Amino acid sequence: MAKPRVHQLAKELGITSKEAIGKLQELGEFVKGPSSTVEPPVEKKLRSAFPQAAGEKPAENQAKAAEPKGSAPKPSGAPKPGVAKPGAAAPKPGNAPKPGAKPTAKPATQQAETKPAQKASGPRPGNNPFSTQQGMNRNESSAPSAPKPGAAAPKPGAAAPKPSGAPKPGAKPGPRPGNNPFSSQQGMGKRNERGERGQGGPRPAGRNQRGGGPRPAGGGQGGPRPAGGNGGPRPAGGGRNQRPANAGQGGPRPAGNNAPRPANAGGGGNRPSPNMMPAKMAAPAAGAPGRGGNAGGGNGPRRGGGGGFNRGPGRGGPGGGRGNAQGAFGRGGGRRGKKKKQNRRDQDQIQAPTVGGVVVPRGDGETLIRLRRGASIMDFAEKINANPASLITVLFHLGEMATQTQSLDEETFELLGAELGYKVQVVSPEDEERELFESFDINLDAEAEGEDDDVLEIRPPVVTVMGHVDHGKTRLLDAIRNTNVIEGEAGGITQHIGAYQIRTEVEGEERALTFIDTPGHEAFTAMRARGAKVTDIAVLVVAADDGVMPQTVEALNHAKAAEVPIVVAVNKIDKEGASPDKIRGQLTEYGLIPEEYGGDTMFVDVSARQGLNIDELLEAICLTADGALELTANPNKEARGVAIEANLDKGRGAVSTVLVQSGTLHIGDAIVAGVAHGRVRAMFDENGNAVQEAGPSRPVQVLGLSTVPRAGDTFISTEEERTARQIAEKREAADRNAMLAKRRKRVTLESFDAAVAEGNMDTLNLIIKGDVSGAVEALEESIMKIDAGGDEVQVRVIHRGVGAITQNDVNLATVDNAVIIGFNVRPAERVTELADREGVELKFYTVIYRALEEIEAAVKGMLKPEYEEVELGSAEIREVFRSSKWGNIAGSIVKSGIIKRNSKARLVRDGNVVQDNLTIESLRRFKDDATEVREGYECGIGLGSFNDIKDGDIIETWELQEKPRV
Ligand SMILES: Nc1nc2c(ncn2[C@@H]2O[C@H](COP(=O)(O)OP(=O)(O)OP(=O)(O)O)[C@@H](O)[C@H]2O)c(=O)[nH]1
Repeated sequence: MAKPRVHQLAKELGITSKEAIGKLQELGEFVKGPSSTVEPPVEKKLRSAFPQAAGEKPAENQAKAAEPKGSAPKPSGAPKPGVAKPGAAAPKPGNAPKPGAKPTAKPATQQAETKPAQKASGPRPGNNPFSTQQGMNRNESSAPSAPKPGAAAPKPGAAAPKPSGAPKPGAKPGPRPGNNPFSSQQGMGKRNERGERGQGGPRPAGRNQRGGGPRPAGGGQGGPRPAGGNGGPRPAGGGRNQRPANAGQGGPRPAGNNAPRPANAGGGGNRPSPNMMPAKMAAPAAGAPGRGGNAGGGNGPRRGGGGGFNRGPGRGGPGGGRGNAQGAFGRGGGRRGKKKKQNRRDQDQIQAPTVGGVVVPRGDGETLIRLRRGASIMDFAEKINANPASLITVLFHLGEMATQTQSLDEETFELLGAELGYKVQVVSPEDEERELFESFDINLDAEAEGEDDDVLEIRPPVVTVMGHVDHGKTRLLDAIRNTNVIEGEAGGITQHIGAYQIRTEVEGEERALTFIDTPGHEAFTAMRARGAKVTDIAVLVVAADDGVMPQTVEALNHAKAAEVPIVVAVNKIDKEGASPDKIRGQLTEYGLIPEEYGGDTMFVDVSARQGLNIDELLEAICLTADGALELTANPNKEARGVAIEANLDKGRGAVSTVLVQSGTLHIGDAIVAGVAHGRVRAMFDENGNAVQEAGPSRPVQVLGLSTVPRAGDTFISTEEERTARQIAEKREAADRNAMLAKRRKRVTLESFDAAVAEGNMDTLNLIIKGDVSGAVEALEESIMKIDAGGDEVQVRVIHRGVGAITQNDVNLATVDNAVIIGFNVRPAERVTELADREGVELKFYTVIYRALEEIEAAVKGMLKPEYEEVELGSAEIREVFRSSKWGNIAGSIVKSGIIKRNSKARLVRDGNVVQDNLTIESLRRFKDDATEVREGYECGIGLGSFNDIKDGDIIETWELQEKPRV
């Protein structure tokens, strides 16, 4: 289901995006910008905050209907509290305010009063029909005394019960606490302790009285308190009572109490213990004056009786509540000494409740949690020392389903982290690698930094040959190798091992050069995609009789993107019609200016077939390396490098070619390459000769690894074989998880401005593919003219070409985080799939100005997605099941399409829409939860708090989908 975006919601609600963002921030939800998507619970929260929106009307009515008779009159001017998602309100324990909410500064104002109420009834917890069971039941049984929270909250004066009206001391704590099945632990724990310490003492009494009186909801006090001194947030009733059993016992309770209670109860319970609670979390509490007041009032008296029971409450009452308990009575109450529970409470002190009512240790909003790509809930739980099951519950309330071991994408972790007060950082493969090594006390960066000229020695350049098909790459590589063999490499039989090293004489000095024997930029970029930087210099082969072709340009762009210097080999000069000068001219257009024309690119005319000018080419490579690069490495340490290729040999096991980049590899060394590990049993060079050791830039074939590494996997040798094995095992586990993880979405035209705003990006990389070169050029030219309105943002076309979008384009986009623009072209086979998997955005246009418009808008941060409503399916209600737990469930049969959980729905009766803007909040097939049910199948549908359903009604579902642009 497409999640709504902020601007879209704002439109629906008749407000500006800015207002919506502001409101969300007030509500403790952080959104990046108008085009950010919001999760269903957040959406509800926003809707609740703007009750005037059409979609909320029915709910409002409902709220009114449910209002308890005894409740005080509503403050006239105040926003209607009940409107705040009333359905979810009173009965559900879920009413508890979200802990993550920001503290509301203004305590006594209506605004403040209202907000908490809304929060309290926030959709999230309530969303889950399954978590609320007890709470629900309870409420039902004590229905009359359970007014809507929303209604209660805003009423200041009326709400706060006077001490006199307080419940009898002996009376059991009302249903209130019980309302919140989750509240008990924390609330109770703390409160009790404090109570015993007498902290609450002095304050309460006075407070309560005051609170009960004219003050705004007594909450006045509770409300404003940020982190809630003593548990401001906590409902008086607090903890224990959460148990359903208590629910019905509210009888004796003073009316005052009752009125506001329900919401409070839940809310309070859920709230974190004051000490631990970050200010942010306290907010809701504080903000909930109405509730607080009430609770407080109620507590005052109550604790008297229930002392022990509610010890907690004393403190917990948001305003008055706190004082009462211990304050008035001077002690915590009777039920002490339950050591076990006490211990548990102690334990709970370090935790705070959260959405969904589970207890999870929380961060302070800044606490950084780093996770590897592909991490699961288990990993997250391990990092924050939480119970994975609790995290699943939280996630569920945020609208996401996951199992403990399922890998989650970055977005989901961020959502979860934001909810719990953590900043989640999903680390890149390079960071990951670094961290992995660090966990074994290996720090390659520090190692490299610590090497100065004393230990560094010149190493040979590593060269990759690239170029268009049939321009002679393979032939040239052969020619180069043969040059060397001819010069007498021990007469060995040259074999292909993925890379080879040759020696040549440059300016009277013997120099070694290493060539990667897999020509083409595909392998080059595939390795780069794994984070391997193998190539120092690229040789671009262009056939002099053919000229610059699409893959020439592609290769050139790939090399440029990797910032690798290029030497051009103009090949086939022996052929008739060869025109090396033409090639020079052509490549000038792509920024490769020959030295003889005043540029800095060396061009060498060669004939691979005839072996012409090969030495000159080798010399040019060496000179370019000398001029542009400082190629040094420390040979006197354990080897580090990259796996170039590998295969499984029947007789010899895993045979891998590795390129040593620094250090020296010896026979017998323990090494790990990707997920392969072992000891080097034997090593061979490209001529099949056994070698004892291999230094920097030396490719060797290695025997002895447990399995085959992939091309581009880094390898290191370790002191102990055990370390190598453990590193391999960790990588394997991470790989497994990463495979399962949803791929991270890379940059898109729409997300670019957000990425810029976050400081993550300042350049929009584009790859342009078009049907004719004229169009591509025109588009590129116009793109380059886009005025981004400042220096901070720029557009860079990293590759352009004619023809279909290929896998190579996607690979390049993956590495350089680019968006691919297709002009009158479509992707080649399986390319869309690859792009999807890699999160690369493909945009297609048929009109140039449209493409320009969008790119410009992206750069200027103005591109807004357009959405349309798309029908998903419809179901006919065959039977209505009334469930005390979950409200009415529509036993239905899917008539068309598909019914998806969490999708939007409308109820149609006799052809008229009875209610729009509903959500499929629960969906079941028999007894099992289902995420979707298809045509022809029966299912049970729960529409959340909306219960007005009848046999024969039709439930139509829809979702908003982004409109493709043309
Ligand atoms: N006349 C002439 N022909 C050459 C020369 N170099 C390569 N060829 C021929 O061009 C054809 C393609 O050469 P390859 O080396 O296979 O080209 P490639 O770029 O490796 O081709 P792919 O592997 O398909 O990408 C072969 O028939 C070669 O014999 C040369 O210098 N002169």
